[in-house]
Amino acid sequence: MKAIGLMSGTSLDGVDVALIETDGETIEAFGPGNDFSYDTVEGQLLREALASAVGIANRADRSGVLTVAETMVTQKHIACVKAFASIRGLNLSEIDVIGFHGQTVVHKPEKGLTVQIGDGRGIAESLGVPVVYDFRAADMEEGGQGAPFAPIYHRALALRAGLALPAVFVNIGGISNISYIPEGGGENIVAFDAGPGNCLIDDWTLRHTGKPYDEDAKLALSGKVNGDVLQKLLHDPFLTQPVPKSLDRLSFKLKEVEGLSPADGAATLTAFTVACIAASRHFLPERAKTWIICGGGAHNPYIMAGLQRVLGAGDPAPLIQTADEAGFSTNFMEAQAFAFLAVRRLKGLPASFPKTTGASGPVVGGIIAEPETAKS
Ligand SMILES: Nc1ncnc2c1ncn2[C@@H]1O[C@H](COP(=O)(O)OP(=O)(O)OP(=O)(O)O)[C@@H](O)[C@H]1O
Ligand SMILES: CC(=O)N[C@H]1[C@@H]2OC[C@@H](O2)[C@@H](O)[C@@H]1O[C@H](C)C(=O)O
Repeated sequence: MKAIGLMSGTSLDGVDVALIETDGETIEAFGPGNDFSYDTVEGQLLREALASAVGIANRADRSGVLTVAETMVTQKHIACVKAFASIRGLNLSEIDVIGFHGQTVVHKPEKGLTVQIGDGRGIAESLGVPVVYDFRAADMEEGGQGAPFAPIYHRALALRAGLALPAVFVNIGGISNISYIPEGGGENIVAFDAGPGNCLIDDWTLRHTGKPYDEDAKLALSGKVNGDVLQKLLHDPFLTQPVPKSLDRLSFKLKEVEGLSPADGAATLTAFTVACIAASRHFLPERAKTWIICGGGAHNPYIMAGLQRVLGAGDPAPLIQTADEAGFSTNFMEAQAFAFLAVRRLKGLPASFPKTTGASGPVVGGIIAEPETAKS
């Protein structure tokens, strides 16, 4: 099947659109990908939506700016798919399904609450293509964390490429998440969120420079890590909590770095991101032979150098590559994952498993919206 995946992640930077061909178990072909940034007004609305969602207890609650933000997210995704089809010369009638993640505005697994805003049914009607959406809720109903969901796709990538196993995929978006693919490539994948990825670095950089992120780690590379502050950050109880586990965009705060210079704060927060990924090794059954790094953090030279240093030790040294270097996609892997998951949903195949989210059994997640009339 030809499937489009749409991801609007915790970095709040934009919508990733990617096409793959898949039967939901193996990947037949990788298609193109494009990213479409949120403009300043849209980005600010999403930040306000996160603030509006902090106190909600019910997933249908659209308090504060949530209704306006949801309409913006829906319209933005429709426009992104149309632009993608136009840029790539695709006719949407060729597309079998769209996997629409939506924008997470609140994620509280301890309360069984996860909310991704965006109208999947409206997108299906507008584009004339079946849409699978609201992937995470069913997993939570089965006692799972509702995240991460990319691991079953990471496994398909590892098997397709014949990676030396065990292999670990690290997605460094707003939050970092880990997928461990065991030797033999069975379904016994171990997965969890590792800690903040870029979210704290982005918040700090925005506050001190007005820019949305620390491009090429220029600010961090001009500063020094404050060891005491880093130790305090590493005492966060999340880091020793057993797996599977998952995070909200607002789980970690800048409190510990307040008072540092902009450069030292950026260096310390970037070192913290690296240290959280390094600490995640304690939860893995065996030492990995391969590490694949994806998501925007793979473009951060400070993070990549740190990961090479801490993960690359030992004899034989593991192979540490960005997803692009491994022949995958650093920027579009998560959007591809939701295309893959949409096809799995159509086929009744599970998206999450007891060891990836803590659900009581494999869970088939996502709601299918069929358009009333297919458009050409
Ligand atoms: N050249 C670069 N230098 C430093 N950081 C970068 C660079 N390019 C991207 N990033 C970081 O990557 C982030 C975007 O990452 P990505 O698109 O993977 O996030 P996301 O999909 O929103 O997150 P998630 O996987 O948590 O849902 C940016 O906010 C920025 O912090
Ligand atoms: C609730 C939610 O949106 N979680 C995201 C977030 O962003 C990264 C990390 O936290 C991961 O758990 C998840 O996204 C990826 C794509 C996933 O589900 O695999």
